[in-house]
Amino acid sequence: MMIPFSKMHGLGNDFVVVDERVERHGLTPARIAALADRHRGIGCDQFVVLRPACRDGADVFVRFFNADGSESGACGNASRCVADLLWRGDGRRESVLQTRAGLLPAWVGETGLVTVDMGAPALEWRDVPLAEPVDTLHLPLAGDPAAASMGNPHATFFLADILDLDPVVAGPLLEHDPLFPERANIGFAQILSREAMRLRVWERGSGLTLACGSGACAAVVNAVRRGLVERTCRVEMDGGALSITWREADGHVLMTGPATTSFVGTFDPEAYPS
Ligand SMILES: N[C@H](CCC[C@H](N)C(=O)O)C(=O)O
Repeated sequence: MMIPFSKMHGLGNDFVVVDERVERHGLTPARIAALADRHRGIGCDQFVVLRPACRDGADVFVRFFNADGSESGACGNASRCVADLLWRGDGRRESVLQTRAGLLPAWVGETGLVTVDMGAPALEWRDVPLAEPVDTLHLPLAGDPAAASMGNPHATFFLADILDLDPVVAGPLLEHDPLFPERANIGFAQILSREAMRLRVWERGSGLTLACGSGACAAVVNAVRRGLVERTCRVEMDGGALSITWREADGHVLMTGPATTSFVGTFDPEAYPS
C-alpha cells in the first residue's frame, strides 16, 4: 500500500507531511528517520504527521519529528504549512492546530502569507528545560546566550557579526551541552536595527536549516528581554524573512511568513525499516 505525502517548505525549512487522520501508516521513529534521509529517502528537515484532533476547538492534531526521528513539541514553519494545507483542502482560512505545545490558532491572510499564534514563551529554567536553576536571560555558557521555550527548547547567541561563527562547528556541541537535558535548538543572531535581525539556527535533531520559525520567535523574545529590539521584528534567515510580534496584551508570539507546497507523491513503507 503506497502512502501519499505532501512535500512542503517554509523559507526552505522543508517537510514531508503525512495525513493519518483516517488511518495510521506505521510511521515508527526509525522509518521516519529513513524517509527523512536526503540520499536514501524523500529528504526533509522535519516529518509532520496529521492525526484527528482530540481537544475541543481544534481542527487537527499535529506531531513534528526531526530528521533523526526524535519528536519536537513545536515547529513554526511546519505549523504555517499545515494551516496552508487545511486552507487548500477545505477552504478554511482560519484553523486551530493542536500540538504538544498547546492549541495554536492560525490564519491565511489575503496575500497568502500565514500567521500562527505560537503562544507565550516559557522563560523559567525548569520549563526550557535547563539542568539547573540559572537565569535564562544569561546562561552560564561562553558567549552569554539567553534561553526560551516556544514549546521546544531554544538558546540564542547574540553576535557582533553573524559570520564570526560557523554554526555547523559550534551548533552540535551546544545542542548536546549538559545544561540542556533535552538538548536544544541553537540560534546565532546579529541585531541589524531596532526592527530587524539576522539569524541562523542549528536545529536539535536536524542540523543547520535554512529557517527556523520557533527559533525566530525565541530570538525575538530573547532580544526584547535584552532590550535590543522592538516587540515587532523582522528575522532574516538564509531562506528568507519572517515577521515576528511578541504581543504585549497576552504575551503570545505571532509569526507571519510563507508556506509552499513543492510536490506531492507516494512512498512504499515496506521499502524502509520499521
Ligand atoms: N524548524 C522548526 C523547529 C524544529 C525544532 C526541532 N528541531 C526541535 O527539536 O525542537 C521551526 O520552524 O520552528
